[in-house]
Amino acid sequence: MNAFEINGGKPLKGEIIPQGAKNEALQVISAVLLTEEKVTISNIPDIKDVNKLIELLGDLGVNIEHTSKDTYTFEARNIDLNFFSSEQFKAKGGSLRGSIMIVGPLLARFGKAAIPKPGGDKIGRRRLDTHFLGFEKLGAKFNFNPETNFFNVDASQLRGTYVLLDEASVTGTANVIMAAVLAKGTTTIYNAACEPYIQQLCKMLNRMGAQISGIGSNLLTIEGVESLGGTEHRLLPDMIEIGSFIGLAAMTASEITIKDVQYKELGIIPDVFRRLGIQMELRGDDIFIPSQQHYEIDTFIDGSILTVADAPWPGFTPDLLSIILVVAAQAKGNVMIHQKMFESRLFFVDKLIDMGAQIILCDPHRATVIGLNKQVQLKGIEMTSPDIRAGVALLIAALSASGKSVIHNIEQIERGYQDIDIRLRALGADIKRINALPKGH
Ligand SMILES: CC(=O)N[C@H]1[C@@H](OP(=O)(O)OP(=O)(O)OC[C@H]2O[C@@H](n3ccc(=O)[nH]c3=O)[C@H](O)[C@@H]2O)O[C@H](CO)[C@@H](O)[C@@H]1O
Ligand SMILES: C=C(OP(=O)(O)O)C(=O)O
Repeated sequence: MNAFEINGGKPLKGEIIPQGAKNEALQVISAVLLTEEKVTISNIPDIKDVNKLIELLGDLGVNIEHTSKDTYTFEARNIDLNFFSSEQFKAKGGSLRGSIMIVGPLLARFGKAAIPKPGGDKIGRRRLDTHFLGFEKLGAKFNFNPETNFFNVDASQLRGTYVLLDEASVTGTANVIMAAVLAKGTTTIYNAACEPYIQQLCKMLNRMGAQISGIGSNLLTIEGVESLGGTEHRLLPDMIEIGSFIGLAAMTASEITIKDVQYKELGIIPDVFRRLGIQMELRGDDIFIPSQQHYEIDTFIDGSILTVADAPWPGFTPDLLSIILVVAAQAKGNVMIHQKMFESRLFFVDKLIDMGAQIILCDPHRATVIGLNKQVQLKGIEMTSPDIRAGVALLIAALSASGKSVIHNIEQIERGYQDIDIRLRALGADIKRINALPKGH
């Protein structure tokens, strides 16, 4: 079992280039199933979840060429629909959350699709109602077989209609969009999620010949077309990685430049870090974070304690709340972290408390952080990463802590962060990969 061993407490320095966005990659790679023509996608991160999806498309019959380090060409000319009933599909399709997004395109193009209940982080209930209720409104029938754990969907002809989504689900919106682009007539999707991932997907689909308007809003209008063609697409830098690096710089008092961030696409993210007192400067399209010994959490204008809560875009993404929480542990001041979307994403605070952080977990959704203002250094411990973002938050804590930490279950981290140990070492971090089992195994 791979683990990271970290000797913390050293400031880092240098430049880091964010990888392409994981969650956008999962959407646009699924969208290649909508056409038999070639689609070339660049800036694809070399991470577990994305590689698994690419492998799955290969198994389905998509012709895939890896043309350069971060670029792939996909040609979904011959799709093997029998693959759905194989044991291999059950194992692979269920191993990541993103695989759910092959359903919309397959349904649109071939009139049927199946998917095992998908994986992803264990961070609470993660329902899929939005996806299937959306397909149903477009005229599909679906059933879930609890024995096989498979969802099956079919439709002889999808028909455009008014779809009021059950909730602004990111992957759910992507799936319904991909089903609607080839439906007959006009689809209006209201309560659509509008994260940059979705905006990028819509722009790519329009370049393929789709007719989607309202991009960036929660009301999308889609005029169905007969077929889509090929295109080229480049992924945005991963905004969650960018936020993670801002947090890393502040917590370890490091001077870090994050390169080519596409600042306009980061929405409210930089401002939320600024409210924790973190200084940053936009230099061209790079974010420069100076080494800061201290940073002070803002209050609300009326002087009351700040709350940082997640919300669908353009609100603050839930995927950065674990990072905000860990960074607040060494700020001056207090903050309430409110994780509204996921039920089990804050439990990792136990590990931060063991390291010396002052945090009260009020309930599964809320934690109050009493910043230490770097008067006390966290101390390194042995811990296990419960999910991808908690894993990186613990990694940041370990890099700031005195002494040695060991983080187990780094597969969770590696499903979303490319070569993270190598890239952190380039900034001067003392981190190495070791083979070790968690205590008690
Ligand atoms: C592969 C991928 O792209 N994963 C992302 C995607 O997951 P995913 O698309 O699975 O997440 P959803 O947007 O469906 O929702 C996440 C959770 O939030 C709840 N919910 C959602 C919308 C809403 O308005 N209110 C609400 O409470 C849902 O019930 C669910 O429990 O979006 C999440 C929310 O940004 C991110 O954490 C995941 O990293
Ligand atoms: C929760 C996440 O991913 P997934 O939806 O793939 O589990 C995430 O990227 O933070």
